[in-house]
Amino acid sequence: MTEDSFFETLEAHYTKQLPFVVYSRPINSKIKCWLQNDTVLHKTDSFTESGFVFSPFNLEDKSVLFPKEACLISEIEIDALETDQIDSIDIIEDQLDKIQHIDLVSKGIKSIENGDLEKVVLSRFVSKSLQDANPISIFKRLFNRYKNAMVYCWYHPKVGLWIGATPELLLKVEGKQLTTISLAGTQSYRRVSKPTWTPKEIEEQQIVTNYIKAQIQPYTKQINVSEVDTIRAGSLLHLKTKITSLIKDDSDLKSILEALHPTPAVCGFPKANAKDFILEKENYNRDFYTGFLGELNLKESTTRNTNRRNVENNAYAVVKTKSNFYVNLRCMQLVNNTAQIYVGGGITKDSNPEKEWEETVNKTRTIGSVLN
Ligand SMILES: C=C(O[C@@H]1C=C(C(=O)O)C=C[C@H]1O)C(=O)O
Repeated sequence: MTEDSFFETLEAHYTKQLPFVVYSRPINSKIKCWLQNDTVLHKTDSFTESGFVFSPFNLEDKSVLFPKEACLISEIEIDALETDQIDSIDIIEDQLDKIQHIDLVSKGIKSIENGDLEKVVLSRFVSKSLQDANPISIFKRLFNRYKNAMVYCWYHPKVGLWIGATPELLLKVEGKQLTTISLAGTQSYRRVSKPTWTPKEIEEQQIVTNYIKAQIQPYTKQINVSEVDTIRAGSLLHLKTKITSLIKDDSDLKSILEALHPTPAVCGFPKANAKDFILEKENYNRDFYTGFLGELNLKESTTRNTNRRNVENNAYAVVKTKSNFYVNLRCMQLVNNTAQIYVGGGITKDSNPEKEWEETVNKTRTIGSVLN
């Protein structure tokens, strides 16, 4: 399939207001598209089906599923897409938003000082009216700009339209192999080879790593934790640790998802207290922001040869069930011609409310830089 026919089919599908997702996973040049052939709103809370999942922050609300059998799936491989040049303008921050966010962060710090919490991730949204509100054009610009991210555009007429470029893997399952990452701590990218991190950032990321290890422990064995590394996500840097393990035979995906999500990277620690604080104090509904999205239980077969000299007799196919979910960050919802951009940051006892505000401003640039 050519780039033109791939995107023409997608545009035609969107014009008919039918559900779709178009996405590219990190570090590859493949773009996949799922077109659901009717407007039925399928939901799941068992995570046993095969399809594409779009899950909210609050898993008490069900996840939206594009079932594999209801979709036409196509794929192209390409390094860069043709896009129109745009003059992206900086998002002008509202002073009232600033006062409110600083107040929210201050309340979070107080709760931590009182001993109710160790970490809480607090967020807000910014509205920006757009001149060019074509979601597929925005997706193309994001794809060209963010190679280390899961870049996506997701639409269902009964739910809405979401676009994002997230650097954060929630989990990947290949057969019995589970991979997850702990991502937290943020600073601007300044072209230095060895950036330094403050104790506040090191601590907030360590909270995430410890949590992930403890949460997957009952369901997996042989847990491996990498060294802490710095990764770049557009104009930002984060601390990252990779965690791998093997899923026990009697464990299922739903239990692992519920154990992990929402991690302290997007919610806080302890989880229940942090979630209550967010639902009560943030003053808006996160909806799908800090939820997760991705491929659910896709069967992939690879052919292996046990003996190179006798290929025909020894070739056998290994079928593996694969899932991969990304945390819905650096994202926005498109409502009519307005982008609602969602941004947040982790608060610990050492947080400075003014700096936390600036961190959210910096995070709006990931999406903001491809809007006009
Ligand atoms: C909550 C967000 O990002 C999360 C919070 C981070 C932090 O507090 O430093 C870093 C990466 C993400 O885990 C967001 O981008 O909105």
